[in-house]
Amino acid sequence: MNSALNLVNVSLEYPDGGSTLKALDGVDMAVKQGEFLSLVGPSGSGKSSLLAVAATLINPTAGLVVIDGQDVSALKEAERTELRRDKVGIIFQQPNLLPALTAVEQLLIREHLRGNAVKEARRTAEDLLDVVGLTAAMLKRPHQLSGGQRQRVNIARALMGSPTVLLVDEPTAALDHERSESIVRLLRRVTDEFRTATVMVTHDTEFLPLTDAVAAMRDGRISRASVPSAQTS
Ligand SMILES: Nc1ncnc2c1ncn2[C@@H]1O[C@H](COP(=O)(O)OP(=O)(O)OP(=O)(O)O)[C@@H](O)[C@H]1O
Repeated sequence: MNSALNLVNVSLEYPDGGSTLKALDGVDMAVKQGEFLSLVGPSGSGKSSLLAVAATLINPTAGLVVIDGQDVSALKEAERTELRRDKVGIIFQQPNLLPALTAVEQLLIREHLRGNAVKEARRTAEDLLDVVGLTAAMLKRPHQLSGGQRQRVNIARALMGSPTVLLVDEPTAALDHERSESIVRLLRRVTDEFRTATVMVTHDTEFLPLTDAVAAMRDGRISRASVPSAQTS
């Protein structure tokens, strides 16, 4: 297993009245460093469940989740939290930025909470905001940023811990076409630059050619499909 993220025969069941609902049904998925995988499928097919399991936020009912060679199921709760913090970057649809903080401060919350020295981290944060094209907006607060800029802060924040795995849930859902495309192009670039294993849930099929591979979900099962046309990064 030389993939950064490996799901092996993963199933996830939710209680559903007297019976159970199988949100994931024997899912196998492997994503290498520097690979950008898009995950598509109809509503209710299991995409968010898969991201939550890959993010170690939910334990699968069966199967293995392996991140950077570590079998997550073998870890205690505290170790799993640590692994998530060190190896997994999560980008949700809504940036969830704190209204009172500037862009650069959004990236430093964790350091503040952990009582770490912020000076070094601040340099990293500024570099990352530069990578996502927000050099001029570092001291702005969320209400002074556009939706696309807020999503860029969200992406930079997810990269703060140098994650191995980057999990992205519909990053363009709240954006217009032009901004959506630039966000997916940015995710392509950071995947290349930071060598993350990136999984992006998306409904925007037109951006699939910017990714390396497409996985399609249906009724909790997954299949790899080919990318619609040549890669254009
Ligand atoms: N916490 C939960 N408890 C019970 N059932 C759940 C829970 N979360 C999801 N489900 C069910 O699991 C199945 C998969 O849901 P999931 O949210 O993973 O799908 P999805 O593909 O992400 O859908 P969407 O595109 O609408 O976000 C659905 O049938 C859903 O109703």
